[in-house]
Amino acid sequence: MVSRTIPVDSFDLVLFGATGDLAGRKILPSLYRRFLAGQMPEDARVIGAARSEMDDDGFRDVVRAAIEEFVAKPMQDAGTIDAFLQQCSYIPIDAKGEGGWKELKKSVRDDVVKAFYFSVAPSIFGPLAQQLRNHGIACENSRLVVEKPFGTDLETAKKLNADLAASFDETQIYRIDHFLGKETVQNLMAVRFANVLFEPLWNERYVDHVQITVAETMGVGGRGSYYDKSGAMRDMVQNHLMQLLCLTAMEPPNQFEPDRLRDEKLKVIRALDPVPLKHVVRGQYKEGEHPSYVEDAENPESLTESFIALKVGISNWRWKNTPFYLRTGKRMSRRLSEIVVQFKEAPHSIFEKDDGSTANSLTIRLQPDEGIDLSVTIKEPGPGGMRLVNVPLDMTFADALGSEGADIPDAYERLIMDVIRGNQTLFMRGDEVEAAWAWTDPIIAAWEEKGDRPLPYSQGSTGPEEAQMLMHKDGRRWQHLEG
Ligand SMILES: NC(=O)C1=CN([C@@H]2O[C@H](COP(=O)(O)OP(=O)(O)OC[C@H]3O[C@@H](n4cnc5c(N)ncnc54)[C@H](OP(=O)(O)O)[C@@H]3O)[C@@H](O)[C@H]2O)C=CC1
Ligand SMILES: O=C1O[C@H](COP(=O)(O)O)[C@@H](O)[C@H](O)[C@H]1O
Repeated sequence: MVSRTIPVDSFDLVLFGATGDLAGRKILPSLYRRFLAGQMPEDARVIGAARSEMDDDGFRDVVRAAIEEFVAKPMQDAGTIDAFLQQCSYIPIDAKGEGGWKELKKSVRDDVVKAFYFSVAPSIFGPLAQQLRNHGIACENSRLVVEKPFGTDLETAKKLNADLAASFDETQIYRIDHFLGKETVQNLMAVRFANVLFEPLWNERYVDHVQITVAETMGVGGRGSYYDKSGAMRDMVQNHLMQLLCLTAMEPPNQFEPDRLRDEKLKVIRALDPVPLKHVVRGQYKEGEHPSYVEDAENPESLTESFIALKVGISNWRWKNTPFYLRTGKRMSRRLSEIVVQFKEAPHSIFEKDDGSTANSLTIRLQPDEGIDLSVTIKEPGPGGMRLVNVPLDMTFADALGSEGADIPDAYERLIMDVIRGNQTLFMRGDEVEAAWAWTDPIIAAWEEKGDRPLPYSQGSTGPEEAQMLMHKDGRRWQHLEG
């Protein structure tokens, strides 16, 4: 069940796009779960907004349906749901129209935290921000939450930043990357910076390479029209995998403070080497148990990748000779998100060569089974001589921390509460997003110029064989997904 938590300050959260898919699947259920956990004050309010005409009760039906579908059954307490719904209301508003703004201005209070969540298409971020400013609804202590994708390239990201900057200060803007809200991602920082054990080894002298895998079993069916214009590079690498890479590679900030942390991430992104096409493998899932990618995307000519693997270099003192291998894909063999820091072999072995490997690795598992796993080399028990084996020192949070470790809030729960608390640490800054696009754009431009076709791969596999070759050529291999 949900552990009790100290309530945040009272707030009015205006959710634009309240009738949409993301609001129903993630945002409203997360707010309910925080309410259940006692973190949402009794006078806090959720004000839904979208073009659809409905009254408060109509919206409460929408919220109830979302809770019933997307919140685990044991958390669905009838009395608690009713109490939560009493804190929800609705105003029909078209971002580009005039109706509804006066009602909204009357509804939001000036003496509590005001947060405006844009769970809408990015093309209406600018108009919405302007309306809030023009109608005097947003003020200096208001916060603005924007969803991904934050642009589709550097130019569009700059335009979005400029549109928002015309009405809001950077300190008011919370750009969501929900991977940053995942428990293990924050634990990565704790492991690195709260233990003396790892940091001295966390560099090219001791780390052979880093591999980051985000594999999903689902396809793009249902989101095909969005995804086909995006592909794995824009949908996952430019944002989520980039953030994982940054947190793994960055220098220790001198304080755990939003801008100190984001400054360090930005330095990493700016130090990323351009990636030649020979270090990129793109794939597209074939027909199999489910429809093929081109069927899901409803585009028989599609050249969009549903899988990508890249070898990435970082030009700084810490990582000069340590490659980072990234891969992500849909319809893979299993759902697995992890970072593996693969250390080098001991510099000199006193054991026979065929006694086994002595290289340690640290695996940071985001999902499933959130936890951290350090593989260490020991002697195989028994009288058979000095045979070495790698064994895991497994810190699965659910095992190590009992119910506290098993009761991990969804990333959106944490991130929304951080918005209310005014903590930008786990949100991307505008310059960070632009730097990420500045690195991504030339890679995409290179394959588009060449007319590169993604390689077909079987559903339920680990992606195209060439992704294995990317590692094998360097005498390395991907871990864990391969079984
Ligand atoms: N769905 C997902 O899994 C994810 C979505 N995102 C992002 O979140 C955002 C929302 O996505 P999603 O919920 O899937 O989209 P949907 O298309 O399901 O919902 C869009 C919402 O915006 C409202 N809307 C559309 N036009 C206007 C307008 N002119 N004025 C006011 N409201 C409007 C719609 O309601 P109405 O038609 O009644 O106006 C609806 O509530 C997008 O930026 C998306 O990229 C990010 C990560 C994952
Ligand atoms: O942002 C996105 O993330 C999801 C994966 O998120 P997860 O929390 O379920 O791991 C991905 O499926 C989607 O394509 C992408 O837009």
